Amino acid sequence: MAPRYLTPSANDGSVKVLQLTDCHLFADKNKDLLGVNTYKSFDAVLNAIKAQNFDYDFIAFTGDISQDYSVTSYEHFAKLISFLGKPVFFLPGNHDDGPLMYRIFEDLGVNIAKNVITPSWQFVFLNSEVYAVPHGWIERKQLDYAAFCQKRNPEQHMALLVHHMPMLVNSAWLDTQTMHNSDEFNTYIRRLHRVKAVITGHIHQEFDETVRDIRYIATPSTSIQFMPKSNDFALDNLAPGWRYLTFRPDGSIQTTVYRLENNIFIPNDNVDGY
Ligand SMILES: Nc1ncnc2c1ncn2[C@@H]1O[C@@H]2COP(=O)(O)O[C@H]2[C@H]1O
Repeated sequence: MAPRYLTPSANDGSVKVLQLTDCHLFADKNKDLLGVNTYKSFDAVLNAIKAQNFDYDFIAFTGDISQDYSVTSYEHFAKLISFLGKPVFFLPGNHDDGPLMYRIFEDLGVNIAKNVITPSWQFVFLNSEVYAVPHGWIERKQLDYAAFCQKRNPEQHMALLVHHMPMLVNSAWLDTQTMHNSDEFNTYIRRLHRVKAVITGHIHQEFDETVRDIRYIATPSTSIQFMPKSNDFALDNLAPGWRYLTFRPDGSIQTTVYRLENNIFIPNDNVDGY
């Protein structure tokens, strides 16, 4: 798949990215996930982002676009996100049908390139999906693809984007469904030397930790939120959110999470999963 070369708009060469994740759309716009209408919450997030009027070069969507694997859910996604008028790149999550997405998204205006290259940074979109199970696994060929991208453009800092967090987040139930071969992932990417960040979805909460000079970042879902550090499945009443990241030419990253104000997307009480 051809890479996508992109010239950032900032004068200082910084690359600005909007990260969105885990919108869990259904074919039926009226359906909800544990009490939250995911179509409406995603639409509300997109409207709030538009109202902020911040500058960014592209949108990175880190998986779980669909909750029902349907073509219609992907059509809803493409239509809704086109409202922002920016290039969109994605990777599949555990609730997605990866092959279907790569087949239909280009015609729907969503980029299927897995490598976005700018003069100072490059972004590699990796697939950790194991079809229809919650945990992740990174195939060796995905890692080799990251190495190939680095070889093709060895000067750029690298950010890897992948659905599953390759580290534990101190939440027993979620920690059973991380990337199951995260040791292999982390060992491999450390050897690449250029990787500065791993950006994920899946954990439906804000997360930002640095281990051995690599920053591991996750972002709230645009739908339901998981309670941080909970041993058992538990939802949080925090609002749907999104994240802006600025990747500076010196290799540093500045980032901020935002959430909807006056949240009306409150999940049901006492649910024990989905
Ligand atoms: N009670 C539960 N215990 C363990 N896993 C769950 C539970 N409820 C849902 N899940 C799965 O855990 C996943 C976490 O994030 P996802 O949005 O990928 O989708 C969720 C479900 O597939």
